[in-house]
Amino acid sequence: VVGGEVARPNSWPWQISLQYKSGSSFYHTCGGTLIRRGWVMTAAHCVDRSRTWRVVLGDHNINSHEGREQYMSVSRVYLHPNWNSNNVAGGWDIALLRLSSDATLNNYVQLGALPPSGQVLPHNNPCYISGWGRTQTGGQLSAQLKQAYLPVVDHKTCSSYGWWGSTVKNSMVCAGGGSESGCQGDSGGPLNCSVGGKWVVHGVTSFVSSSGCNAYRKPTVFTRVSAYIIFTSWRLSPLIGF
Ligand SMILES: CC(C)C[C@H](NC(=O)C(F)(F)F)C(=O)N[N@@+](C)(CC(=O)Nc1ccc(C(C)C)cc1)Cc1ccccc1
Repeated sequence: VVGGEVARPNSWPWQISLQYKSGSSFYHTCGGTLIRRGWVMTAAHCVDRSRTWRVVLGDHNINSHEGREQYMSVSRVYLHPNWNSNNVAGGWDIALLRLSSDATLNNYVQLGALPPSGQVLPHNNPCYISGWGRTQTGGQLSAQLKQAYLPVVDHKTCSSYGWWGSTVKNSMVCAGGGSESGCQGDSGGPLNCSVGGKWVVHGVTSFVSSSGCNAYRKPTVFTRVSAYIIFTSWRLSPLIGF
């Protein structure tokens, strides 16, 4: 996250750190959202190569053990069947991770709320991105979870000339576009939007401009979660189609 501030610890209790094993250590590579006790939503581009993954819940400083963390291994990765890693512009940048055991919900670990099927937020709807991604283009990851205020940029604006143009599809949501943005390492994490006084996870962090994370008129682009929700009623799994 470029700009913004360090989040109050565990103030986004559905935010997870997705880490891969290298040697005997694990390294943060992406964010994600806990959507069921046994399920995490993240970006397909985060998990489209086979690695040994783990999900850390209840984290704040990813470089220190604070005692609130839950370390979960991943039993299966479900990439969206239409995801094409050679065509990020096509969208479908969404994946589900089945955890090997259920998370314990508490003050530090909660489920993220998902939007109703098809909901599109208005221009300037208040949202925050959260993540441990780089704090500057080409910079380092943040040790502590950060957040930045990124209001929604509607599709009409985001897909216009000088902005992202036709690269941005209707299955995506743009937010920010000023001096604050997501950056590498925030991928897969939530765009937390205030809707009716509640926080709803409306986006999965997907991409930023290669010319700079907070490039002018290149808002951070998110997979629009409501485009992948088929049923609004909680009884039926909201993310069918995987
Ligand atoms: C792996 C790519 C597909 C997505 C990756 N996403 C992120 O870093 C995210 F923002 F989600 F945290 C990204 O933007 N990677 N970059 C490598 C940029 C990039 O590849 N962006 C991009 C933008 C558009 C497209 C398609 C839609 C045309 C593909 C990639 C980060 C970057 C930014 C500034 C300087 C250096 C590196």
